[in-house]
Amino acid sequence: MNQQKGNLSIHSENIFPIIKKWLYSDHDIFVRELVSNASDAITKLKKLSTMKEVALDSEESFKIEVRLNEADKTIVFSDNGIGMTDEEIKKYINQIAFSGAEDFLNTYKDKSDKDQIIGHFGLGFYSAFMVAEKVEIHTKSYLPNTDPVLWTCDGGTTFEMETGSREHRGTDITLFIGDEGKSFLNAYTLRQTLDKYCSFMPYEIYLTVEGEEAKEDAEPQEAKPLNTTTPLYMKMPSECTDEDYKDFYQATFKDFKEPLFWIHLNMDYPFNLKGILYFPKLNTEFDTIEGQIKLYNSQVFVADNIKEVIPEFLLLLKGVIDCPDLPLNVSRSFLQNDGFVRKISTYISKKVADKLNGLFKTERESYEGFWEDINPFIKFGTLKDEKFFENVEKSILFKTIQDQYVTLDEYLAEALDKHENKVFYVTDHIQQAQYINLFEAHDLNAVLLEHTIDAPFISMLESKKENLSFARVDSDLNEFFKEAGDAESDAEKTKNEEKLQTLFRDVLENEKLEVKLERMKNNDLSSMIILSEESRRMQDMMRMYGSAGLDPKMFETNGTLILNANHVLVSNLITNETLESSTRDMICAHLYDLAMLSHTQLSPEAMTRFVSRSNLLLTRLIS
Ligand SMILES: Nc1ncnc2c1ncn2[C@@H]1O[C@H](COP(=O)(O)OP(=O)(O)OP(=O)(O)O)[C@@H](O)[C@H]1O
Repeated sequence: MNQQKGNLSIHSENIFPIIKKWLYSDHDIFVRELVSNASDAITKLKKLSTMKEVALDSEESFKIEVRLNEADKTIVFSDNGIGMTDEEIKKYINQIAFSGAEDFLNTYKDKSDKDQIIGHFGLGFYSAFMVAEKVEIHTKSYLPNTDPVLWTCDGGTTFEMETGSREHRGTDITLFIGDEGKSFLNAYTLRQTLDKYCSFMPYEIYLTVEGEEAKEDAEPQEAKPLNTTTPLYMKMPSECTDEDYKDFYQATFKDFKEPLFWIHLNMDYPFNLKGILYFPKLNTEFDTIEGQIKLYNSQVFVADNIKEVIPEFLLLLKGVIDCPDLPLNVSRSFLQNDGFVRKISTYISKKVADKLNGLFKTERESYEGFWEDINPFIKFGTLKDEKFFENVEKSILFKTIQDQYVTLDEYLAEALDKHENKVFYVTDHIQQAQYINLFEAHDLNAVLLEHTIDAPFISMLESKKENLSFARVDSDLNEFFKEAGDAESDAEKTKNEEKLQTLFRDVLENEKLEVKLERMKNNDLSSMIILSEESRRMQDMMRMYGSAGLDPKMFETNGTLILNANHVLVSNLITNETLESSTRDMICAHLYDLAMLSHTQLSPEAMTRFVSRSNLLLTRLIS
């Protein structure tokens, strides 16, 4: 066969159903598309006016009206924009996927910037057929001496066009709603949809409910626009007050808790991006963080929480981001591989880090005040995004057992002589109070790491920082807590230790129990458990991720029981030969339970035994 070249042809009978049914996943998109077209029509007219291509009445107010008539089953989208001539309808409407927006930009490319024109593909108009069984266009062009046009299409592939009756410049698109769209005949639903997509559109939008049912409807006639034409993020940061930011936050997210602080993003080059990111107050009641980042394109809502554009950890924040350079019909698989999108994401993450560093450096006190709310978010960010970690590393705080906030460097500097490169931490300040007391009594510091994110966070820090290690307060018996002894007393201690180990193993019926006898400086503490950091982390991991085929018991160890030789109970166990065996056994079991209580949660059986033994001991005291 000879080599041939040609144009692919499309049969409208086949392609039309695809556009109507599958182009957009959400039915409500037609609202966004038709209001965007109306907005484009006004923008174009205004641009022509600035180019002196058309003279406009300076008094004229530009607006978009959405009129609902439930009885007639119609929704009209009406604008006083540029309008269309019959030639333009033939070109832009009858030819599917021929965009008048693109055409306009090409025609005026030297005189007009791309700003604010939303349309792009030349398909949006046809989304009307997702909900309508018939669509009419009543339009009149701004061009003098042109006739109005009435265009009608009942959803098939034919249309009718005739001279229309519209007197004023602009366009009315009337949708005769079919079964598939009947939910939009409800004023509340329609209003919600307009709110969702159009609340920041650049021209005033009014919703009017007409007809019989309107009187009974809860929605009164709209006297004021339902949108804000210049949302705060479009303004220069220097023009906005704290009150403005707070009001915008409350209105946009319906969250009446004040945000902690915010970041106003305002970038023109190399891409255009505007927005405000808010750090919300944590919902302490449920300890959850529910973020919401709304993505806009030229003031038209695109979607919530698009994690391909916004770094995943930032989705914990609340905010709006407007990026006109992103296509409206964002396909997520497209975004995932897009270098431009990655740049946006890097920019946002950098801005957040800059803000945090700025607050840390210049307003440390308030930054410390925010720390409880923002720390899970920052830690999550450092785990998800290496660059973010490098950027904010120096502004990460740790709360100490003395209720102070220190950086890692500050903590390590203070601890340099006592435990170089080692951070002691507490995961539950109530349960581990015993150990905290010990630390405080010996002038040692530890930090509180009580959130679930802290375990992976410290592992990450250890992997990044050579020699740095974290150890829970009960992972080792610090040398500071012990009294020094001479050789003779050490030999005696070892002998007693063996004796006590045998005794405790017998009483507790635990052949593996490790017992150590120590002369501790603190006489009040009788017993405690220590469990090496590695073993505990292994156990925690097994608990968290399940055993994955391994026997969890493999890693189970109860740690080492430390007995304080300087405590009267322990010294009695060693020296008192006349102690009744049942009393002695009870003391052993109790010393063990008391140590366990400060270290972990007792099992229900162990707790039951502990309580009944306590009662028994108290009863003996009385009798
Ligand atoms: N209300 C209107 N007033 C004037 N022209 C309109 C109006 N609605 C549609 N048009 C014309 O019809 C064209 C096609 O509209 P359509 O919504 O299908 O595509 P688009 O807006 O160009 O791109 P997109 O598919 O991204 O929305 C528009 O570009 C515009 O020229």
